[in-house]
Amino acid sequence: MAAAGRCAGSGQSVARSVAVFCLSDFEKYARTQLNGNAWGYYSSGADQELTLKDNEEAFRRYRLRPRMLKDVSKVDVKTRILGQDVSFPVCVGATAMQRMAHTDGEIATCRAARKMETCMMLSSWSTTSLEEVAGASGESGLRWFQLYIYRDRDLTRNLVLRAERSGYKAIVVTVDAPVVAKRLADARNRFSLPPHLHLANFDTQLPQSSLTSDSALEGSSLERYTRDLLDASLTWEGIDWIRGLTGLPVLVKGILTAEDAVEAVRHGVQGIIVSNHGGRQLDGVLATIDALSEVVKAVEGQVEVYMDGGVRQGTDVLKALAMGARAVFIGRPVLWGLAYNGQEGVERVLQILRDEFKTAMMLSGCRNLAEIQPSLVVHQSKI
Ligand SMILES: Cc1cc2nc3c(=O)[nH]c(=O)nc-3n(C[C@H](O)[C@H](O)[C@H](O)COP(=O)(O)O)c2cc1C
Ligand SMILES: CCCCCCC(=O)C(=O)O
Repeated sequence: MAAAGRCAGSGQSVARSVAVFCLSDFEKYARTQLNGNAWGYYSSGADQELTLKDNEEAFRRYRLRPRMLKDVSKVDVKTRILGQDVSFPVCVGATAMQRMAHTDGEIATCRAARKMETCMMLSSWSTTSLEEVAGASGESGLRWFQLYIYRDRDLTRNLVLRAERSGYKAIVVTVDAPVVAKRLADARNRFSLPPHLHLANFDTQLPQSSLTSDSALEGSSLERYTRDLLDASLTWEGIDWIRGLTGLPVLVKGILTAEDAVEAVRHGVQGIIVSNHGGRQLDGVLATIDALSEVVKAVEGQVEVYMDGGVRQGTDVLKALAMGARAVFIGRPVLWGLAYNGQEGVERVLQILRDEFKTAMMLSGCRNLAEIQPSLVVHQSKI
């Protein structure tokens, strides 16, 4: 497949023949297309980016223990998440401001997710309104809504009710971001959303970057906006409050410890997403694949556990499922797919992961997801 799309991050139309075979090919291509503001925002992590790097590296520290001669002529990669069918266990994670990657942004992503019969989690900070995304993905498109809890509880309630009315099937509350971490690329770029785009679910907008001499000290527009509007005083009471507002399942995203997993179950969530926000919040936390086992063990099967962070190939998906994840979510690769070629680019990213995952299952002797067991992986420290 060749790239041919209009890339909003650069403002240029591109029509190029660049072949892509794996997810890092998309990343390399996206880097050539996006401007510094968008590339910096999408690709970077917090502080020294220790966790950002470790999310990918940690997968390599787990090795596979495949079984042979299992008749893998028929392999089924389908699964169900919160009772809904998906055609393979890779879903689209919440990433803000997708129209910087491609003019079609979240519309392209939701159509790709629908075509590939998987779930899309829409960010609260989408550059297309949650209603427009619902309209574009239609009834058959499985969508979850990611929620940031604002100080303004009326505004937050309204978002939840809008998502419910628009056919989203779950509310995912992000709990690892009481404040935005220090993101050097955004500070250096004085990150701001290009003026032709806006946070489409809200009236209040990110401030435009100011070119005064003290703006670098203030950091990016993201820091200023979140400091003023998000609720840093949030506790588990906030989760109880959200559960009281909606009949939809409520999940928490950003859990990394057994202690918090137990709290989450106690507060009645229906799912947990083991996540460190793609290394964009507290730098130095565990890679998510390293945190997964303790969370899975702590919840004792009471709720579904998902993970995201650093998933870049089919064997990563296999390892995460072997360690107890119900499915995985991908963040940045979707943005690279958008920059490559809008909807088709995102579809291709998902197809590549699905095909790599299926091949990895066959080579491991697994015919369906139930056959992917913990004994399939071993940590290199135990070899
Ligand atoms: C550019 C970008 C924007 C993001 N925006 C959100 C967001 O709005 N809400 C949220 O809960 N997580 C957000 N995340 C975190 C992702 O949902 C996810 O946890 C992370 O990207 C997974 O790691 P990966 O990029 O290595 O796949 C964002 C991540 C990126 C890279
Ligand atoms: C308090 C964190 C707000 C960041 C919003 C978008 C996002 O999640 C990200 O950039 O990462």
